[in-house]
Order: sequence, then C-alpha cells, then structure tokens
Amino acid sequence: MGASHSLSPAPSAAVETRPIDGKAFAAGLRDEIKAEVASLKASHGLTPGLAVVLVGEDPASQVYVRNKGQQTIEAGMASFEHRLPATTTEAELIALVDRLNADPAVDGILVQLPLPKGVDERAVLAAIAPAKDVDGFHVVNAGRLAVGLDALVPCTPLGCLMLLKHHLGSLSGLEAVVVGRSNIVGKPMAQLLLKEDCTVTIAHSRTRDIAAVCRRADILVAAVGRPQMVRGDWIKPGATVIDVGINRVPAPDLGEGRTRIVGDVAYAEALGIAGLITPVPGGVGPMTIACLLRNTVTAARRRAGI
Ligand SMILES: Nc1nc(=O)c2c([nH]1)NC[C@@H]1CN(c3ccc(C(=O)N[C@@H](CCC(=O)O)C(=O)O)cc3)C=[N+]21
Ligand SMILES: [Mg+2]
Repeated sequence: MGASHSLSPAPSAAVETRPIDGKAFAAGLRDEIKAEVASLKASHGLTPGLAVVLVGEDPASQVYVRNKGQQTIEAGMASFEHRLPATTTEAELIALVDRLNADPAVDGILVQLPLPKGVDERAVLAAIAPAKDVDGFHVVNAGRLAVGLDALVPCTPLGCLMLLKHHLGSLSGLEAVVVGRSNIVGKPMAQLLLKEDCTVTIAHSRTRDIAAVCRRADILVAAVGRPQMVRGDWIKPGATVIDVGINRVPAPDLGEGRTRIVGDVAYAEALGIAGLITPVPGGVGPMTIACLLRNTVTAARRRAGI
C-alpha cells in the first residue's frame, strides 16, 4: 500500500456539461443595444446606420443578410442593403464602398464574404474607412487590436469573449487554445484572450499532436470550419469549449438530400467532459450578429465624438 496507491488518480465522476445559451445571451445584448440607441436618439439626435453589401445570390448569405437587416431595424437603427449581381466588378464594388464611406448616415459598412471569384477581397476590405469597418477586418483595426489601441473588433471573437467573461469571470492565467488561425476569427480571438491575460496557444493544421495541445486548454476555441474535428478526448475534463464552426453537412437520417448544421466540435462526445460548451446552432452564431450591432453603435458614437 502507501506510495503507489496515493499516486493513482482519484476516481473522477463524469463532468456535468452545461450548454451556453448564446441565443438568449444575444437577445439580451440586443435589448441593451436597443435601449442605448433610443437614448442616443433622444439625447443627441443620433441614429446609428449600418450598410450591408451582398454580391451574388448565395442562399446562405442571403439568409444572414436578411437577419442582419431585421435585427438592425429591431434595434432602432437605420439599415441600408445593397444587393449587387454576381457579375459586379471589383472597381464597381470599391466605388460603392467609397460612396458609403462618404455617406454621413452610414456609420458601419459590412461587405458580406465570400466575394465572387475575380474580386480581390483584400482590395475591397482595404477600401472601407477604418472608422466604419464594423467587421474589424481592415488592417488598421487588426493592428490597433494587436497593439492595444481602441479598435473595432471582429464580431465573432468579440461575441466569444463576452460569453467567456460572463460565464467564467476573470480569465487571467487560464490556458487558452485557439484551433484555427484565420484573420477573421483565430488571430483576433487569440489577441483578445491575450489581453485578458490568458496563456494563449494557436493550433492549426500543421500542429504536432493537436489532441495533446488541446487537452491543456481551460478554454478551447474551435474555429477551423471542419465538421466535428475536435473530439471528446481532446477536451480536458471541466474545460470551457467555444465552437465557432457552422458547417452544413448531409443528414440522411432526416430524409433524402436533407442537411443540418454542425460545429467544429463533436458535441455528443464533449458531453460529460466539457464543463461548458456552446451548441451549434444557438451558441456563437447569434452573438456574431449582436456584436455587429454593438460595433455599429460604437462606430456611430466615435464618429460623433460621444
Ligand atoms: N463580412 C462578413 N462578416 C460576417 O460576419 C460574415 C460574413 N461576412 N460572411 C458569412 C459569415 C457567417 N456569419 C454568420 C453570422 C451569424 C450566424 C448565425 O446567427 N447563426 C445561427 C443560425 C444558424 C442557422 O440555422 O443557419 C446560429 O448559429 O445559431 C451564422 C453565420 C457571419 N459572417
Ligand atoms: Mg445617423
């Protein structure tokens, strides 16, 4: 008995996994934004305005853009939608962005991605005035975030951070692993977690033993766009798992040709291991749109100097 016995791990009860209700949290955030918009109107005569540009007919993009427009109006803001044919040239798109940059009623500009082939996304994003860049994709905003200046922060990582702070309180000293290194989610997510004093690792397709790297995480953010890539045994018991993936996959169990949306995490496997987890749908997605509205109010305030 003795030494060897005392070194064996305590028998661990299965973790009770709590889902994070991003849909409800986002609804609450939109209520707060609505109240703030009403008071900006009353006290300063300011109505924040969001312009959304959609090029082409992609059905999923059309749904997102419609939802954004509806929620913008519900929050009491002005919504400007610009739908352009898939044949729109880069020069035409940049000319529209220039007009929106100069339009005093427009506080925020979002150009829905992806853009059709032949249009250079970088060139279009670079044309957006940084002060109106509510996606936070312009290099000026990415740089400002990286050096710790006030920036417009990309909506999805901002929404993830709000959920994390609400559920965990201080993030200081926690191990955070972000899987995925996109400019839209992975990199800005890592910057935000670093600002909260996490120890941050970015894992990606070339990471050696990615499962072991992920198992270190107190906070695991999956943002790769690969359905159910993060398996249950990649998760440290009790960890908080944020699933950014929105992947449409075939669902033959629902019937011939049907699809469903799944995340980047194997959700069923994570149950009983993760402490907290965002479901897909109903987790991060609704937060993205709520943060877009928040960024539009922020941009309007800054432009008006209030
Ligand atoms: N310039 C630009 N900015 C974007 O922010 C941007 C973009 N382009 N292109 C497309 C992606 C995708 N995106 C989503 C936003 C909300 C949900 C969302 O609300 N999802 C819900 C519903 C999902 C469903 O059922 O379809 C959920 O996850 O619960 C999803 C996806 C923003 N995007
Ligand atoms: Mg206005």
